[in-house]
Amino acid sequence: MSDEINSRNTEQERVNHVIHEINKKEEKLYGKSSDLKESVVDLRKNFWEDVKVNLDEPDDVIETQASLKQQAELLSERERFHGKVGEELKTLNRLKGSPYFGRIDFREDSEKQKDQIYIGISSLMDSEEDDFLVYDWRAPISSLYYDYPPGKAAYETIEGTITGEITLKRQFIIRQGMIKGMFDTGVTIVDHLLQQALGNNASTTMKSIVATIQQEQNKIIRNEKSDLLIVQGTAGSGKTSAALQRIAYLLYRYREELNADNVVLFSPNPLFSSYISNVLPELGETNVRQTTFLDYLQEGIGNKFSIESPFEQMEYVLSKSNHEEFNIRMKSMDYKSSPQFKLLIDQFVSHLKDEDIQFKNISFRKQVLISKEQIHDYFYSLDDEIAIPNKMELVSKWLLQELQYHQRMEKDKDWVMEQVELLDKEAFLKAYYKSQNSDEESNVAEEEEILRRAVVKKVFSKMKQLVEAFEFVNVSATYQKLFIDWEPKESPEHWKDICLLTAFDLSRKFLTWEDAAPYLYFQGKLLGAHGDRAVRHLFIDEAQDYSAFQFALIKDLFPYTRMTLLGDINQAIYTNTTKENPLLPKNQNWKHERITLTKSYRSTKQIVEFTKSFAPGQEKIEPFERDGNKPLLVKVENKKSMNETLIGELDKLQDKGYETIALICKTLEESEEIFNLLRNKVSVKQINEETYSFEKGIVVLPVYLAKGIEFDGVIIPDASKNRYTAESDRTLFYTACTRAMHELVMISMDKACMFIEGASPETYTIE
Ligand SMILES: Nc1ncnc2c1ncn2[C@@H]1O[C@H](COP(=O)(O)OP(=O)(O)OP(=O)(O)O)[C@@H](O)[C@H]1O
Repeated sequence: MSDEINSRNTEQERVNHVIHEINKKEEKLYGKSSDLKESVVDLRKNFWEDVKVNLDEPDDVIETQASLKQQAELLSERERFHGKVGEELKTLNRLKGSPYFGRIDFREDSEKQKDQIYIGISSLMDSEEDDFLVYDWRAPISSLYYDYPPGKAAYETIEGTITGEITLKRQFIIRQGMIKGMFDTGVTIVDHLLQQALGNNASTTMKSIVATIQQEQNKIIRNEKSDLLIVQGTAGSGKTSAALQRIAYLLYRYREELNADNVVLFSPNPLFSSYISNVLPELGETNVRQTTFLDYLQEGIGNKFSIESPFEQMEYVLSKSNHEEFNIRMKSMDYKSSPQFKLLIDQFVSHLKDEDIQFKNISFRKQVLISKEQIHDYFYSLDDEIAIPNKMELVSKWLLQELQYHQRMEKDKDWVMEQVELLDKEAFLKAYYKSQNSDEESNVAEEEEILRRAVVKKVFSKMKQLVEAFEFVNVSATYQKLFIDWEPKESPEHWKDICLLTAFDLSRKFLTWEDAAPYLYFQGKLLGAHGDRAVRHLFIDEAQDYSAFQFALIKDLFPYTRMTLLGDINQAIYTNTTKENPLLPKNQNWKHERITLTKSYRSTKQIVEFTKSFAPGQEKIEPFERDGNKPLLVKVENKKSMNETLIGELDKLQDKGYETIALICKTLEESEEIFNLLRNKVSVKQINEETYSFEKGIVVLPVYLAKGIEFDGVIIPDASKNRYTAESDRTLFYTACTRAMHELVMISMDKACMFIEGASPETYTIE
């Protein structure tokens, strides 16, 4: 028997042994779990029997409460324990089919013997709980596997650096308990597992990459020191993957103090959120709080406005250049994305210390109880030294006292007894019992008095809540003042026109995307910013799409939060985001650590060579060695043959066995056209802003919704010069092309766009 077969047999025996251990553990846990389940069911069933309920005397009530509490605690402890056992069972189940993917033999410098370290998605001890059969990929020692080829190696532990030598590095593909592939890595590393993983068809949800994390990516994943980690990575270099594995790593490393609620991830759109939602559960972790920046702003601003989404803004930029106000809107976008606008707002806020804050009347039953003028006067009578949000606190306190007075005054009015049905049964009972004196007449009077008090209290409590939430401040009208009456010391360029446009939008309760972050910032200056203190780690994916203003706001909102920004400046498709973007090395005002990823894993070498030749920036881009066809440009004469070609190319890609095929358009308008053209001819789905997940098959979508996602085959249905007309379309076209894993087809009528024309002719085929 050859050595190879011999060692494969030995490894298979070990796999069998590990699976046997897993089965044993599972059996034990099942026993425990069903005992616990029974006890939980029993406890629930007999809950009231075991509680001594007696409400006769106040002491009895207290005793009953204590007994209830004790019973509930017991139940929730059992339930928690049952849940924990359930989690352990799930982990064992995950390990069962494929217990590990890697092995290293490591000899510490201070030891004679080498240890065999098997690495999988979770750790597993032997039945005596003495030795690790499998090490979690996040354990300190596992970093050896990702960071070094065989030879001298080191890893960090809490006690310090451990040095030694890796004598063997082995990769496994294990499916249903059987070794399907086994590769030893020599000094020249050929990552067989990675080759295999990347050659597969794309899937509709992202997969974890723990078996094949690359050294550079590992630096991002295990980075513990930086408060601000900036990752500039080329398209398909694994930024999102690294971000998700980093979250899983942090949740493991700091499991005592960090939980999923302390981590927030800003993602580009809801489709992307669902695309990545499987990764953390696949790694045995709970999903963290995922939101888009739009939703985050919306939550802070409330429903006073209809807020434009970044996609609507982009559609506007791409397709409304014939609008009368287009040029001014572009200027407005430009200015409002800059930190200069933040300074202007600060200037305006200083002015508001003296005058111009707008308030709302506090009215009740169509009568003004406290007028906005009274509130205004009270606010401006307060000491100048007090900051505006603190003054608002004082105003709120004063208003609550005033409301208390009005509450008392209202109590005896006629309307009160008409509203008595608002009260619940409990309030009636309370009124009845409390009013039980000796004679009947005074009983009735007292009961009414109690009910009256209860009604006004209830009605006023809503108003009080609004006052506590500073609803007496008219933030939107005050923001409007910035654009209507106020004169800045030095007016920015085109200020008058910007003001007219903004005031018009605000008056129709419409907040443009460029105004959304400034508005929340402004609101914070008036009412106090309530950043989320519970957030310990913030991840911003597609960070190239945030303006300088938006970054500044995020910094203000999360002053003590560690941040990881990931993006690719080549894919900056929104206007005004690149000027001061922290992803650019020249814009580094903040203390940070920067990691650059240059290798592109998603696309074949041929696609990367092509897209690289018109990539907008100067960043280095290296392809991963995976071969495929060169991108194809099909030139057609007219619209009719363009449509026929599109259907023909779709057929060809499907015949090749590709499962996810995207027709990526420049705008939503174009994608609607293409969808209508195809809907009766082929099975196709359209993706829009409201799409939350997608299935295998053919999809048509605008490029900005394809961000972060990938497909087996991509067709650009119209790559003509007339579609991608300007230099500003370069990032859009680059982003669209880099979504392809295996095949890229572009169709053009007349001349192809300048990006294709400018690419080296040997990087693509023309048909
Ligand atoms: N180490 C790895 N092992 C296996 N697959 C990897 C690895 N790194 C990246 N990939 C794969 O490459 C593809 C691109 O990864 P990912 O989406 O994380 O890149 P990205 O940098 O966020 O891309 P983009 O900026 O273009 O959206 C995915 O299919 C991912 O699974």
